[in-house]
This record gives sequence, structure tokens and C-alpha cells, in this order.
Amino acid sequence: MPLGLCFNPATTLLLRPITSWTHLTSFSHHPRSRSSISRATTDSAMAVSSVRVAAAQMTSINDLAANFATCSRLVQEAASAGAKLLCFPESFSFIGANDGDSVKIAEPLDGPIMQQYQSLARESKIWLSLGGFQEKGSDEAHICNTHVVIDDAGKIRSSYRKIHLFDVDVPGGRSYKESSFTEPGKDMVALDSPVGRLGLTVCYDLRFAELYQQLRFQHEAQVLLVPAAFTKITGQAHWEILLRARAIETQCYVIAAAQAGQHNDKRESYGNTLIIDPWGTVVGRLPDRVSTGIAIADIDLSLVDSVRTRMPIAKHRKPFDFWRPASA
Ligand SMILES: O=C(O)CNC(=O)[C@H](CS)NC(=O)CCC(=O)C(=O)O
Repeated sequence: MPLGLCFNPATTLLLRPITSWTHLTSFSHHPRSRSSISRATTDSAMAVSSVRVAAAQMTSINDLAANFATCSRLVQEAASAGAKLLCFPESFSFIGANDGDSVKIAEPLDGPIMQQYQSLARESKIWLSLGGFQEKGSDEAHICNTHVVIDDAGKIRSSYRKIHLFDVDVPGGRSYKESSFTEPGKDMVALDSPVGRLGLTVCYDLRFAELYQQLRFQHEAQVLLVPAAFTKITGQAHWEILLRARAIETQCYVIAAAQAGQHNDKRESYGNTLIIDPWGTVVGRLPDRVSTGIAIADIDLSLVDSVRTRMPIAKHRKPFDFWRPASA
């Protein structure tokens, strides 16, 4: 059977009454249509071995308490929908209105802000991916842009510091110089979770395919997380294409939670939170006009296995030392 036929998810859109702007998009795979695919699980042959995940879209502002209230509402929604992991966008807890605001509110990972989110995870018994937390840096003038993963008991399992910093003059838009207040990380991070082996990244990292290659081929990631606050202009041009490319070329699920809408007079984010399967199919989405909500999808790791078995790029790829440099 051609691969494409196996991966048409059924889609339903549910509107939830919890807030007027909360959309919940739910996609599920039909086990019937994949009957020819073997499963690398201990489940019985007929069981569906999928795990539900959620990705949040929100419009964070310069108010820690307001953003926390939004996050806790979304955690409850995701938990009642049966999600085992909820992914938040970059800068979920705070987006400043002025330069320097992020540095002022920055805290260490064992500070009170992160403890609040740990309590949320524990109370709702759900794993949280908190991309883009303003972690206090090594001096008073800098933060680290840190992606933290908390388990369902409220324990911090891993943290990844954004490696690629957004120092960019956006064509037709603003100039950004993230490195003026942020220290770059150097360490790649992957960890096991109930939804598979996660590879952690943040926002602008998305443009550097080699990081994702390493996460898949060296660190064995199955699910790549890309919390983001993409600009409206660059998001329209590049966001979905880059995300689907990362999913296809790594044969991983990609979960990309996005900031959306107007944060203050200077700043607007693109939105379009996406969950993408390892064949590159979009299985969860929140359109950019949705200010606050969650997208839901069921992750099926046997799909990761079957895509990789049928198209064995891990075997076919040539390590860099295979190549001879071009002669002049
Ligand atoms: O500063 C904060 O509050 C949070 N950090 C961000 O919003 C970061 C750095 S300014 N934004 C990006 O990386 C956008 C990338 C992007 O838009 C692209 O690659 O096109």
C-alpha cells in the first residue's frame, strides 16, 4: 500500500464554551487504515498505542499573574481532554512591553515562578513543556531563554537553553537583537517521556536544520518540540514550511506551540500552532486568529517506526566525513 494512503487522519473541530476564544482541534488516526503496519509495543495486536498531546496558543503580556491564569485554564482543558503532555509557546509566562523587562522579571529555575508551574503540572497530573522561560543569566544584564520540561509529579526533568539567538532585521518589520539581553546555550537536550523521546528546541532554532538532525540521529528523538513567538512577517513566509520540513526530514512528530496576536503596541506574533506527524501531515492546528486555545492530537509512535522502516534515511545518510570538499 502506498504510504500516503495510510496517513489520512479523520478530523473534527470542537468549539469549547470555556472561553469565547478557546478552540480545541482534535484529530485521531484510524487504526483500521494502518492494519498492515507492525507495532513495536507490548499492547495486544488490536490495541491502539497512541498518546494524546496538546499544544497551547496564547497572547502573553507583561503580567505574570494574568499569563499564569491563562496557562492554568489551558492546563485544565488539556488534562480533561486526556492529554499527557501540554506544550506552551516561547515566553508563555511573560512578554515585556519594553526592552529590559525580561531581565527584570527573570528568575532561576528553582524560583517562585517555575514553582507555580510545577504545582500546575502536579495538580493536573500532566507533563508540561514550558518553552522560552526567562531564566536568570550569569550576570544582571542577561537571561537564558530556557525550555523547561516538567513531569506529571511536578518535577523538572530537563531544561534546554536556546542556542540560536534572534538578531535579525525583519524585512518590512522591526529589528531584533535577542543577544543583547540573552546568553546562548550550548547543550542539546533530549529526554524520555510518556509521549516518546523528546528533542527540545526554541523558536529561531527552527531555521537551523542541523540541530534537528542531531536530535534525531544522535539523540534518538521521536518528538521535536518548537515553542515559538514568531513574528507576523516571518511566520507568514516560513513557519509552516520549516516545521513540516523538520518533521519530514527527521521523521519525527513536531509540536510547535505559538504565541499569537498583539502583545503590546510594538509586538505581534504569527500564531498557527501546529502538530505535525512524521510523514509531514498536519494533525493539529490553531489558526492565527485564535488568541487562546489548545490543539490536540494523538501521537502514535508506531507511525514513527513505520515511516522510518519504509524509508530508512538513517541508513542512507552519509556522515560529513564521507564527503570530499569541492575542489576549486
Ligand atoms: O523576546 C522575547 O520576549 C521572547 N523571544 C522571542 O520572541 C524570540 C527572540 S526576540 N523571537 C524569535 O526567536 C522569533 C524568530 C522568528 O520570528 C523567525 O525566525 O522568523
